[in-house]
Amino acid sequence: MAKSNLLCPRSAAALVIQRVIQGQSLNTAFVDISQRLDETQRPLFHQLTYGVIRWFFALESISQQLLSKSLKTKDADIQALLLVGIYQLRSLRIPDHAALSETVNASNRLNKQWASGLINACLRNYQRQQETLEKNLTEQTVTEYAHPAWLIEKYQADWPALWQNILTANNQQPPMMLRVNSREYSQSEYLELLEKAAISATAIENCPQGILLEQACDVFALPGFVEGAISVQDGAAQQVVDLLDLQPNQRILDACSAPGGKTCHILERVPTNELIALDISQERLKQVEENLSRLNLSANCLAADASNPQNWWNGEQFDRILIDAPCTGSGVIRRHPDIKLLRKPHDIDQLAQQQQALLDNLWPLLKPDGLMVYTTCSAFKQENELQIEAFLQRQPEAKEHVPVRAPARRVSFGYQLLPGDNDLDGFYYACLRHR
Ligand SMILES: C[S@@+](CC[C@H](N)C(=O)[O-])C[C@H]1O[C@@H](n2cnc3c(N)ncnc32)[C@H](O)[C@@H]1O
Repeated sequence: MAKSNLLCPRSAAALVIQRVIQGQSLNTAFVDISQRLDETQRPLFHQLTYGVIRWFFALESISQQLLSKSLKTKDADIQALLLVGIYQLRSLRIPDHAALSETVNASNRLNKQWASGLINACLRNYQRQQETLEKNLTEQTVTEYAHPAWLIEKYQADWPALWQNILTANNQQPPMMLRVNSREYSQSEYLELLEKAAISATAIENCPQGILLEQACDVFALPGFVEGAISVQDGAAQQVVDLLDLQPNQRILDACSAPGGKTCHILERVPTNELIALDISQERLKQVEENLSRLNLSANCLAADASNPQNWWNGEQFDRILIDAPCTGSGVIRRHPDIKLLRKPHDIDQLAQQQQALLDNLWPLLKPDGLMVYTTCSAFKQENELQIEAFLQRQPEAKEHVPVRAPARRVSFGYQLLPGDNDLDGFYYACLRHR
């Protein structure tokens, strides 16, 4: 890209934030806009975009108090840039004068020189009134915890004693966790490799292949990443493979497999097993294929709707079925803060219907005595324990199976990790045995 077309981290962040407000996913917007940025500036760009989206509901409220009248829709980029400025003054260690002047200059990169005075005045007003503005935030739960009202109400209804912990955990920066490829290294061997590379890390409790990095880093800086020594995966997701009780010579269905984190983990454990990796999205299935190839594993990858087996199933039943279902993601908001802006209340019912269809229509594909594991990265009971309770009522041949080690707190049906538990992602697990 020609140097003149390059953005600065603050103008780039404003463009990403504007797109997320308009409904695009943070990841898609981030990848797209980062092409217009010099590589050295990407860490700050990342910090600004994720930070502003994480604290959007607080920053937006502050900005409304600073602006005498709302900006026009065509100036949504300037509105976003103002949030970038306030976020730096509130939360980052950048000296105030630098944060201020760089943010003001960023309006030029957006070709809106007229806005530099406005940004300058608002940010200086923020500095002057910081104490009052911050105090105002604590008067409403939406601004204090930076979550939309409907989401807060949902957590409150499901977890009346824990919702504040959940909201606080949702606003933390997520740690980077790795899964060591057990075919290449043990957990302790890989920890030694990291130590030699001067990368601080520790083992994750109850995760035989899990490693927690003290600081996030570029995957390519990690020893053996390209050769398949490790994958990036939260410890909560790593617990799924044990629940499947894998044995040699099994036929396994991973019904919602993309991008392939659990598919690859299953095959790392028993590479000779026959595994069908299904996903409804052809595009996302490419990521499964890439991951398999990097880890030198193979599976039968199929783009299909798992809840419609007549279109893809050959009639041969499975020993193990994993349904890592599409869900609200209400357990992984710390990793995907845009969920707070993009999810809508009616999504929950729609997702619950898809989950029910997956459970009901895949159950007949399980062999007698076979095991089905149902997981989500949600913290909502409707997608989790209530979903499984209703399924067990509809399906008398299914019974809950008790795993050797409980992966999380026991709930009425299955097991629930809530955001912040052991510093892991929020996750739900249920094991169902065919009687
Ligand atoms: C939570 S993600 C799966 C993550 C994956 N198991 C992993 O560990 O990397 C859910 C996936 O389900 C897929 N999906 C949604 N509905 C589906 C359906 N009816 N059939 C198959 N895949 C579906 C989505 O495309 C998405 O990739």
